[in-house]
Amino acid sequence: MASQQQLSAVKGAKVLMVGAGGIGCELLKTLALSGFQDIHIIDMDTIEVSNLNRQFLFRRSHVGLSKAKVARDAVLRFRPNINITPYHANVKDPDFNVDFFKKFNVVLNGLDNLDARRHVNRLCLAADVPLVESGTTGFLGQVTVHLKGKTECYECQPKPAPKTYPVCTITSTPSKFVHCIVWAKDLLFAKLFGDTTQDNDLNVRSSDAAGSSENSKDVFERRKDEDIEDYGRRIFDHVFGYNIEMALSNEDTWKNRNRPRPIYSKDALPEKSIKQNGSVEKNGSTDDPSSVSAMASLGMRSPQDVWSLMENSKVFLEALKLFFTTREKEIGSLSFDKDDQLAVEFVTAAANIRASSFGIPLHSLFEAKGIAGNIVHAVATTNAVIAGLIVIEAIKVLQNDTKNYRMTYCLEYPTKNMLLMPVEPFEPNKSCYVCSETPLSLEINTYQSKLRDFVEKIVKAKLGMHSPIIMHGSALLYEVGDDLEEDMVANYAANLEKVYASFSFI
Ligand SMILES: Nc1ncnc2c1ncn2[C@@H]1O[C@H](COP(=O)(O)OP(=O)(O)OP(=O)(O)O)[C@@H](O)[C@H]1O
Ligand SMILES: [Zn+2]
Repeated sequence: MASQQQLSAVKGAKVLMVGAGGIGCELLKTLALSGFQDIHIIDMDTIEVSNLNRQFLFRRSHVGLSKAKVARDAVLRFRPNINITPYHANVKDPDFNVDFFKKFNVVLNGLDNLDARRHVNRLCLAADVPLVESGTTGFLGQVTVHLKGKTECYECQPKPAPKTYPVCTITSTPSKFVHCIVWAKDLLFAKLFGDTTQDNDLNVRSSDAAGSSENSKDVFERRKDEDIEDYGRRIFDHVFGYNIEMALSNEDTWKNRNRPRPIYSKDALPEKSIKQNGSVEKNGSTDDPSSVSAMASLGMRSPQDVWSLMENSKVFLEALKLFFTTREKEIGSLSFDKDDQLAVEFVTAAANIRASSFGIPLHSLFEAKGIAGNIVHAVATTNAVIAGLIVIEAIKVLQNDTKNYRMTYCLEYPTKNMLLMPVEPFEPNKSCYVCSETPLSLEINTYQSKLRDFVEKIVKAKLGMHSPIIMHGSALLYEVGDDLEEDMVANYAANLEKVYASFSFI
């Protein structure tokens, strides 16, 4: 039972929820049922079919609509007298600035990515508004409370970086299926269908191969009037045949490893089989490009089947062809999306052909999709438990009950008969570069590093700062903003290209 004091704290509170997905839906319901009356929700997404199994405020008829708005309408149906303000927008939009955050008594996160969480953490610190942060992965979950100066901020402890692999493991010496998936998704898929101006480790090999017979044009580019079948086979032979031969020529690499086997399309597939059996035309007339599927046009049904090398090769060529024939407009701007069937088919097939080359066991499309999308299946119950814990902490925050703040971990197996483990929050980390004023030191080669490297790789990528101002003493070297004078913009652009040593003050 809530005390009078708690009820009045809840009633008078203005809260901001960021994210109206798995946790967010549960949270909005629990807030409304706990007596909260002024709730603002930011979510940038629209509802997808795959959300419906757990984001229970949404129905099939809502697919394509704003999550924030539909969530609001759904809750108003059973709590018509409360105020819910939805924003269908990215929390990183400049409209949600420090002044915006200052309006709230507490901010509650139901996000699914580090970048947005870091952003909200920083705004809460700047606005001095308490933050209740949360996350779930399958059966695991946690809720933490962040109050400037009192408890650690979201960034006080370095977060384990998402698993990455050494580049050479991916480009030359894969030993696990996941290495082949990363290669297929981040290198090959990106190279063929993504932004080709981006540097990509496949470049290295593409230029030396092109050198011999062609002018130095990118091997991966489809030539003018090149038949799509020929193009597909050329790419196949290049990445699974030629590139492997090149790798084999470096004997040292293979001293203590199994040598991979080059695979050429003529070995994996009967010559021109696809053309002869004519199966490829079936997909041609579809109106909805997103429903195009290589499996469908090849008559393959089960995503659970592990395909043979020949089947993978067929799917590879068919998927590549379908991208060019039905989704040509997207080529050059695609990025891998686990919900894009054709992309998953292509990546599965490419990863399997590469796995076959390296003697790694092949996997089904279903398994490959899980690995490629980094999917841990969401558990609705965990989200509901976490949402309840967020509200409990929010109420403590509103009552200024600092002593009783807890970080709570939801465990997969009971420990000391408990599934929920409460821990007292930690003090702020004195050397946190986000919430304390500790200087950081960085050593760079001032003759090689450009200001651009520092801004892009360190300040933006590593420290996650979006609009930095870079000064040296009182000299302003770089800043970002909409209201800068033209000559300043030109000046900063020029500075970015300079190496440190060439700045006159050094
Ligand atoms: N920068 C952001 N601004 C606003 N909303 C965001 C931002 N980043 C993530 N979100 C929202 O946070 C929510 C997270 O919800 P959830 O973890 O359930 O993910 P999902 O995208 O709904 O589902 P899944 O990724 O599991 O398919 C999403 O609705 C997403 O739109
Ligand atoms: Zn901190």
